[in-house]
Amino acid sequence: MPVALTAIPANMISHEISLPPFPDDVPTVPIARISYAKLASSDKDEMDKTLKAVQTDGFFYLDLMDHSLGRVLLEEAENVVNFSKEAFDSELDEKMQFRAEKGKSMFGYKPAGTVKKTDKDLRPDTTEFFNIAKDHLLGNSESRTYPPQLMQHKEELQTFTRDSHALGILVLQVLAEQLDLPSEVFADKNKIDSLSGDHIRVTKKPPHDPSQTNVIGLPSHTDFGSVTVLFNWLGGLQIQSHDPERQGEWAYVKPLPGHAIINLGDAMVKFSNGHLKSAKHRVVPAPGAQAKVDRYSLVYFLRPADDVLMQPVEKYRNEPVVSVGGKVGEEKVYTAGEWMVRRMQHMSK
Ligand SMILES: O=C(O)CCC(=O)C(=O)O
Ligand SMILES: [Fe+2]
Repeated sequence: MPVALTAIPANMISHEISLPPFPDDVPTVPIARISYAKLASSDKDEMDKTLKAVQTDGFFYLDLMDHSLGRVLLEEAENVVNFSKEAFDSELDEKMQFRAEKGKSMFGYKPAGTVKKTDKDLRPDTTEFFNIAKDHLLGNSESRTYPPQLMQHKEELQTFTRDSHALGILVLQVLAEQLDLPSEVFADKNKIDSLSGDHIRVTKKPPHDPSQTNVIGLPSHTDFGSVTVLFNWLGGLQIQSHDPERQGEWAYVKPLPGHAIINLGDAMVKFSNGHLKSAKHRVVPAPGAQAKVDRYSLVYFLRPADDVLMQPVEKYRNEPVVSVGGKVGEEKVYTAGEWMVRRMQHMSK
Protein backbone atom coordinates (compact mmCIF):
# COMPACT_ATOMS: atom_id res chain seq x y z
CA MET A 1 0.00 0.00 0.00
CA PRO A 2 1.55 3.35 -0.94
CA VAL A 3 2.45 5.57 2.01
CA ALA A 4 0.66 8.93 2.05
CA LEU A 5 3.25 11.40 0.85
CA THR A 6 2.10 14.08 3.25
CA ALA A 7 3.26 11.82 6.11
CA ILE A 8 6.85 12.15 4.96
CA PRO A 9 8.93 15.23 5.90
CA ALA A 10 9.20 17.58 2.92
CA ASN A 11 12.93 17.13 2.53
CA MET A 12 12.51 13.37 2.33
CA ILE A 13 9.54 13.23 -0.01
CA SER A 14 10.17 10.51 -2.44
CA HIS A 15 7.59 8.90 -4.61
CA GLU A 16 9.70 5.89 -5.33
CA ILE A 17 9.91 4.67 -1.73
CA SER A 18 6.13 4.46 -1.56
CA LEU A 19 5.29 3.04 -4.97
CA PRO A 20 5.11 -0.54 -6.25
CA PRO A 21 8.29 -1.59 -8.07
CA PHE A 22 8.71 -1.62 -11.83
CA PRO A 23 8.53 -5.30 -12.91
CA ASP A 24 11.68 -6.89 -14.30
CA ASP A 25 9.96 -9.00 -16.96
CA VAL A 26 8.78 -6.32 -19.39
CA PRO A 27 10.78 -4.99 -22.38
CA THR A 28 12.59 -1.71 -21.73
CA VAL A 29 14.76 0.54 -23.87
CA PRO A 30 18.19 1.11 -22.29
CA ILE A 31 18.47 4.82 -23.10
CA ALA A 32 21.78 6.50 -22.22
CA ARG A 33 22.47 7.73 -18.70
CA ILE A 34 24.04 11.16 -18.68
CA SER A 35 25.54 12.92 -15.68
CA TYR A 36 24.33 16.47 -15.01
CA ALA A 37 27.58 17.23 -13.14
CA LYS A 38 29.68 16.14 -16.11
CA LEU A 39 27.60 18.13 -18.60
CA ALA A 40 27.78 21.18 -16.36
CA SER A 41 31.60 20.89 -16.34
CA SER A 42 31.76 20.42 -20.15
CA ASP A 43 33.06 16.85 -19.99
CA LYS A 44 33.69 16.03 -23.65
CA ASP A 45 32.84 12.32 -23.46
CA GLU A 46 29.55 13.08 -21.71
CA MET A 47 28.71 15.75 -24.28
CA ASP A 48 29.42 13.29 -27.06
CA LYS A 49 27.24 10.65 -25.37
CA THR A 50 24.43 13.22 -25.18
CA LEU A 51 24.60 13.97 -28.90
CA LYS A 52 24.61 10.26 -29.75
CA ALA A 53 21.60 9.68 -27.49
CA VAL A 54 19.49 12.33 -29.18
CA GLN A 55 20.52 11.11 -32.62
CA THR A 56 19.50 7.51 -31.87
CA ASP A 57 16.80 7.05 -29.22
CA GLY A 58 16.01 10.76 -29.04
CA PHE A 59 15.75 10.26 -25.25
CA PHE A 60 18.21 10.02 -22.35
CA TYR A 61 18.25 9.87 -18.55
CA LEU A 62 19.87 12.78 -16.78
CA ASP A 63 21.32 11.92 -13.38
CA LEU A 64 20.27 14.78 -11.13
CA MET A 65 21.75 13.39 -7.93
CA ASP A 66 25.35 14.17 -8.82
CA HIS A 67 24.89 17.94 -8.94
CA SER A 68 23.51 20.27 -6.28
CA LEU A 69 21.22 22.07 -8.76
CA GLY A 70 19.96 18.70 -9.94
CA ARG A 71 19.13 17.58 -6.42
CA VAL A 72 17.26 20.82 -5.83
CA LEU A 73 15.29 20.39 -9.07
CA LEU A 74 14.33 16.85 -8.12
CA GLU A 75 12.93 18.05 -4.79
CA GLU A 76 11.09 20.86 -6.53
CA ALA A 77 9.55 18.40 -8.97
CA GLU A 78 8.30 16.13 -6.19
CA ASN A 79 6.87 19.13 -4.39
CA VAL A 80 5.03 20.37 -7.51
CA VAL A 81 3.47 16.95 -8.04
CA ASN A 82 2.40 16.77 -4.40
CA PHE A 83 0.54 20.06 -4.36
CA SER A 84 -0.90 19.46 -7.84
CA LYS A 85 -2.72 16.42 -6.45
CA GLU A 86 -5.06 18.81 -4.67
CA ALA A 87 -5.94 20.48 -7.97
CA PHE A 88 -6.65 17.09 -9.57
CA ASP A 89 -8.74 16.06 -6.56
CA SER A 90 -11.29 18.84 -7.10
CA GLU A 91 -14.57 18.10 -8.90
CA LEU A 92 -14.48 17.81 -12.69
CA ASP A 93 -16.80 20.79 -13.19
CA GLU A 94 -14.46 22.90 -11.07
CA LYS A 95 -11.46 21.82 -13.15
CA MET A 96 -13.43 22.45 -16.34
CA GLN A 97 -13.67 26.13 -15.41
CA PHE A 98 -9.97 26.25 -16.22
CA ARG A 99 -10.24 24.31 -19.45
CA ALA A 100 -7.82 25.14 -22.26
CA GLU A 101 -9.66 26.57 -25.26
CA LYS A 102 -9.51 23.77 -27.79
CA GLY A 103 -7.48 24.62 -30.88
CA LYS A 104 -6.75 28.13 -29.51
CA SER A 105 -4.50 27.74 -26.52
CA MET A 106 -2.53 24.95 -24.87
CA PHE A 107 -2.78 26.53 -21.44
CA GLY A 108 -5.23 25.42 -18.79
CA TYR A 109 -6.92 22.11 -17.98
CA LYS A 110 -7.30 19.19 -20.39
CA PRO A 111 -9.68 16.48 -19.20
CA ALA A 112 -9.16 12.80 -19.95
CA GLY A 113 -11.07 11.37 -22.90
CA THR A 114 -9.68 13.42 -25.75
CA VAL A 115 -9.49 11.53 -29.01
CA LYS A 116 -6.47 12.23 -31.20
CA LYS A 117 -6.50 11.67 -34.91
CA THR A 118 -2.88 10.53 -34.52
CA ASP A 119 -4.08 7.40 -32.68
CA LYS A 120 -4.87 4.87 -35.37
CA ASP A 121 -7.56 3.19 -33.23
CA LEU A 122 -9.07 6.57 -32.23
CA ARG A 123 -9.02 5.59 -28.58
CA PRO A 124 -9.92 8.24 -25.99
CA ASP A 125 -6.88 9.00 -23.83
CA THR A 126 -7.02 8.42 -20.06
CA THR A 127 -4.76 11.25 -18.92
CA GLU A 128 -5.85 14.62 -17.58
CA PHE A 129 -3.42 17.49 -17.26
CA PHE A 130 -2.87 21.13 -16.44
CA ASN A 131 -0.61 23.17 -18.73
CA ILE A 132 0.76 26.28 -17.03
CA ALA A 133 2.50 28.87 -19.22
CA LYS A 134 5.97 30.10 -18.30
CA ASP A 135 4.99 33.59 -19.46
CA HIS A 136 1.95 33.61 -17.15
CA LEU A 137 4.02 32.44 -14.19
CA LEU A 138 6.89 34.87 -14.72
CA GLY A 139 4.71 37.85 -15.65
CA ASN A 140 6.02 38.10 -19.24
CA SER A 141 2.39 38.33 -20.38
CA GLU A 142 -1.03 38.65 -18.81
CA SER A 143 -2.05 35.39 -17.16
CA ARG A 144 -5.14 33.33 -17.76
CA THR A 145 -6.76 31.81 -14.68
CA TYR A 146 -5.49 28.58 -13.12
CA PRO A 147 -6.83 26.57 -10.17
CA PRO A 148 -6.21 28.16 -6.76
CA GLN A 149 -4.65 24.88 -5.54
CA LEU A 150 -1.85 25.55 -8.05
CA MET A 151 -1.63 29.32 -7.85
CA GLN A 152 -1.18 29.35 -4.10
CA HIS A 153 2.18 27.77 -4.93
CA LYS A 154 3.07 30.26 -7.63
CA GLU A 155 6.55 30.93 -6.29
CA GLU A 156 7.38 27.23 -6.26
CA LEU A 157 6.09 26.96 -9.83
CA GLN A 158 8.25 29.93 -10.83
CA THR A 159 11.34 28.34 -9.30
CA PHE A 160 10.63 25.00 -10.95
CA THR A 161 10.19 26.84 -14.27
CA ARG A 162 13.50 28.71 -13.97
CA ASP A 163 15.47 25.66 -12.89
CA SER A 164 13.99 23.36 -15.55
CA HIS A 165 14.51 26.04 -18.17
CA ALA A 166 18.17 26.38 -17.16
CA LEU A 167 18.62 22.64 -17.49
CA GLY A 168 17.08 22.70 -20.97
CA ILE A 169 19.40 25.54 -21.98
CA LEU A 170 22.41 23.51 -20.84
CA VAL A 171 21.28 20.64 -23.09
CA LEU A 172 20.90 23.08 -26.01
CA GLN A 173 24.40 24.47 -25.46
CA VAL A 174 25.90 20.99 -25.31
CA LEU A 175 24.20 19.96 -28.55
CA ALA A 176 25.26 23.12 -30.37
CA GLU A 177 28.89 22.59 -29.36
CA GLN A 178 28.83 18.96 -30.38
CA LEU A 179 27.48 19.92 -33.80
CA ASP A 180 30.26 22.54 -34.15
CA LEU A 181 27.76 25.36 -34.11
CA PRO A 182 28.04 28.60 -32.11
CA SER A 183 27.30 27.42 -28.56
CA GLU A 184 24.34 29.80 -28.06
CA VAL A 185 22.71 29.21 -31.43
CA PHE A 186 19.86 27.10 -30.02
CA ALA A 187 19.83 28.68 -26.56
CA ASP A 188 19.27 32.13 -28.10
CA LYS A 189 16.03 30.88 -29.64
CA ASN A 190 14.77 29.79 -26.21
CA LYS A 191 15.42 32.73 -23.88
CA ILE A 192 13.42 32.61 -20.69
CA ASP A 193 12.33 36.25 -21.01
CA SER A 194 11.02 35.88 -24.58
CA LEU A 195 7.33 35.26 -25.22
CA SER A 196 6.99 31.60 -26.12
CA GLY A 197 4.91 28.48 -25.67
CA ASP A 198 7.12 27.20 -22.81
CA HIS A 199 5.04 25.53 -20.15
CA ILE A 200 4.82 23.21 -17.21
CA ARG A 201 2.52 20.20 -17.57
CA VAL A 202 1.39 18.11 -14.65
CA THR A 203 -0.44 14.92 -15.61
CA LYS A 204 -2.56 12.33 -13.83
CA LYS A 205 -3.69 8.93 -15.02
CA PRO A 206 -5.96 6.86 -12.77
CA PRO A 207 -5.25 3.20 -11.91
CA HIS A 208 -5.75 0.84 -14.80
CA ASP A 209 -9.08 -1.01 -14.95
CA PRO A 210 -8.04 -4.61 -15.80
CA SER A 211 -11.40 -5.27 -17.50
CA GLN A 212 -10.38 -2.78 -20.21
CA THR A 213 -7.97 -3.75 -22.93
CA ASN A 214 -6.04 -1.63 -25.37
CA VAL A 215 -6.09 1.39 -23.04
CA ILE A 216 -3.95 4.37 -23.99
CA GLY A 217 -2.72 6.98 -21.51
CA LEU A 218 -1.44 9.36 -24.18
CA PRO A 219 -1.36 8.31 -27.84
CA SER A 220 1.88 8.23 -29.80
CA HIS A 221 3.26 11.71 -30.46
CA THR A 222 6.39 13.77 -30.77
CA ASP A 223 6.75 16.88 -28.62
CA PHE A 224 6.54 20.15 -30.57
CA GLY A 225 9.18 22.24 -28.88
CA SER A 226 12.94 22.26 -28.32
CA VAL A 227 13.69 20.26 -25.16
CA THR A 228 11.38 18.32 -22.83
CA VAL A 229 12.37 17.77 -19.21
CA LEU A 230 10.25 14.95 -17.79
CA PHE A 231 9.80 13.58 -14.29
CA ASN A 232 7.84 10.39 -13.81
CA TRP A 233 7.92 7.82 -11.03
CA LEU A 234 5.86 5.00 -12.50
CA GLY A 235 6.31 3.17 -15.77
CA GLY A 236 4.00 3.73 -18.71
CA LEU A 237 6.15 5.87 -20.98
CA GLN A 238 7.19 3.92 -24.07
CA ILE A 239 9.42 4.60 -27.06
CA GLN A 240 10.23 2.44 -30.06
CA SER A 241 13.12 0.03 -29.65
CA HIS A 242 16.27 0.14 -31.79
CA ASP A 243 17.33 -3.31 -30.75
CA PRO A 244 17.78 -5.18 -34.08
CA GLU A 245 15.74 -8.07 -32.63
CA ARG A 246 12.75 -5.84 -31.93
CA GLN A 247 13.24 -2.89 -34.18
CA GLY A 248 10.33 -0.46 -33.94
CA GLU A 249 8.49 -2.32 -31.16
CA TRP A 250 7.16 -0.23 -28.29
CA ALA A 251 9.08 -0.76 -25.06
CA TYR A 252 9.07 0.98 -21.66
CA VAL A 253 11.42 3.67 -20.50
CA LYS A 254 11.83 2.50 -16.92
CA PRO A 255 11.76 5.42 -14.47
CA LEU A 256 15.11 5.68 -12.67
CA PRO A 257 15.11 7.21 -9.19
CA GLY A 258 17.08 10.46 -9.08
CA HIS A 259 16.94 10.97 -12.85
CA ALA A 260 14.95 13.18 -15.20
CA ILE A 261 14.15 11.95 -18.70
CA ILE A 262 15.15 14.35 -21.47
CA ASN A 263 13.99 14.32 -25.07
CA LEU A 264 13.99 16.70 -28.01
CA GLY A 265 10.95 18.07 -29.79
CA ASP A 266 10.24 18.79 -33.45
CA ALA A 267 11.65 22.32 -33.32
CA MET A 268 15.14 20.83 -32.94
CA VAL A 269 14.61 18.65 -36.02
CA LYS A 270 13.75 21.83 -37.88
CA PHE A 271 16.68 23.93 -36.55
CA SER A 272 19.19 21.12 -37.13
CA ASN A 273 17.65 20.11 -40.47
CA GLY A 274 17.26 16.54 -39.28
CA HIS A 275 20.67 16.17 -37.60
CA LEU A 276 18.81 15.84 -34.30
CA LYS A 277 15.81 13.67 -33.63
CA SER A 278 12.40 14.00 -31.95
CA ALA A 279 11.38 10.48 -31.07
CA LYS A 280 7.81 9.21 -31.00
CA HIS A 281 6.58 8.24 -27.55
CA ARG A 282 3.34 7.32 -25.85
CA VAL A 283 1.97 6.50 -22.40
CA VAL A 284 0.26 3.17 -21.71
CA PRO A 285 -0.90 1.77 -18.35
CA ALA A 286 2.01 1.24 -15.98
CA PRO A 287 3.22 -2.38 -15.97
CA GLY A 288 2.55 -4.98 -13.26
CA ALA A 289 1.54 -3.82 -9.79
CA GLN A 290 2.27 -0.22 -10.79
CA ALA A 291 -0.99 -0.22 -12.77
CA LYS A 292 -2.94 -0.19 -9.50
CA VAL A 293 -2.02 3.31 -8.35
CA ASP A 294 -2.52 6.83 -9.70
CA ARG A 295 0.25 7.81 -12.10
CA TYR A 296 1.52 11.39 -12.04
CA SER A 297 4.12 12.98 -14.23
CA LEU A 298 5.57 16.46 -14.47
CA VAL A 299 6.94 17.99 -17.64
CA TYR A 300 8.66 21.23 -18.58
CA PHE A 301 8.50 22.01 -22.29
CA LEU A 302 11.07 24.47 -23.68
CA ARG A 303 9.76 25.90 -26.91
CA PRO A 304 11.30 28.45 -29.25
CA ALA A 305 10.28 32.09 -28.77
CA ASP A 306 7.16 33.05 -30.74
CA ASP A 307 9.10 35.28 -33.18
CA VAL A 308 11.83 32.74 -34.05
CA LEU A 309 11.81 31.55 -37.66
CA MET A 310 11.33 27.82 -37.98
CA GLN A 311 14.19 27.13 -40.36
CA PRO A 312 17.56 25.39 -40.14
CA VAL A 313 20.46 27.26 -38.55
CA GLU A 314 22.84 28.79 -41.07
CA LYS A 315 25.25 25.85 -41.30
CA TYR A 316 22.47 23.57 -42.56
CA ARG A 317 20.62 26.02 -44.78
CA ASN A 318 22.21 24.85 -48.02
CA GLU A 319 21.30 21.21 -47.46
CA PRO A 320 18.09 19.72 -48.86
CA VAL A 321 15.39 20.65 -46.34
CA VAL A 322 14.40 17.77 -44.06
CA SER A 323 10.90 18.21 -42.68
CA VAL A 324 9.82 16.96 -39.30
CA GLY A 325 8.16 13.88 -40.74
CA GLY A 326 11.41 13.00 -42.55
CA LYS A 327 10.27 14.15 -46.01
CA VAL A 328 12.76 16.17 -48.03
CA GLY A 329 11.71 19.32 -49.83
CA GLU A 330 11.19 23.07 -49.51
CA GLU A 331 8.65 24.26 -46.97
CA LYS A 332 7.13 27.62 -46.13
CA VAL A 333 8.97 29.25 -43.22
CA TYR A 334 6.69 30.03 -40.27
CA THR A 335 7.46 31.79 -37.02
CA ALA A 336 7.43 29.51 -33.98
CA GLY A 337 4.23 31.22 -32.83
CA GLU A 338 2.46 30.41 -36.12
CA TRP A 339 3.97 26.94 -36.27
CA MET A 340 2.74 25.99 -32.80
CA VAL A 341 -0.79 27.23 -33.57
CA ARG A 342 -0.87 25.15 -36.77
CA ARG A 343 0.33 22.07 -34.89
CA MET A 344 -2.20 22.57 -32.14
CA GLN A 345 -5.07 23.00 -34.60
CA HIS A 346 -4.03 19.85 -36.37
CA MET A 347 -3.93 17.95 -33.06
CA SER A 348 -7.37 19.12 -31.97
CA LYS A 349 -9.13 18.21 -35.22
O1 LIG B 1 3.86 11.14 -18.61
C1 LIG B 1 4.85 10.84 -19.27
O2 LIG B 1 5.70 10.03 -18.85
C2 LIG B 1 5.08 11.47 -20.64
C3 LIG B 1 4.19 12.64 -20.93
C4 LIG B 1 4.33 13.17 -22.33
O3 LIG B 1 4.88 12.58 -23.21
C5 LIG B 1 3.75 14.50 -22.65
O4 LIG B 1 3.04 15.06 -21.81
O5 LIG B 1 4.03 15.01 -23.78
FE1 LIG C 1 5.39 13.96 -24.87
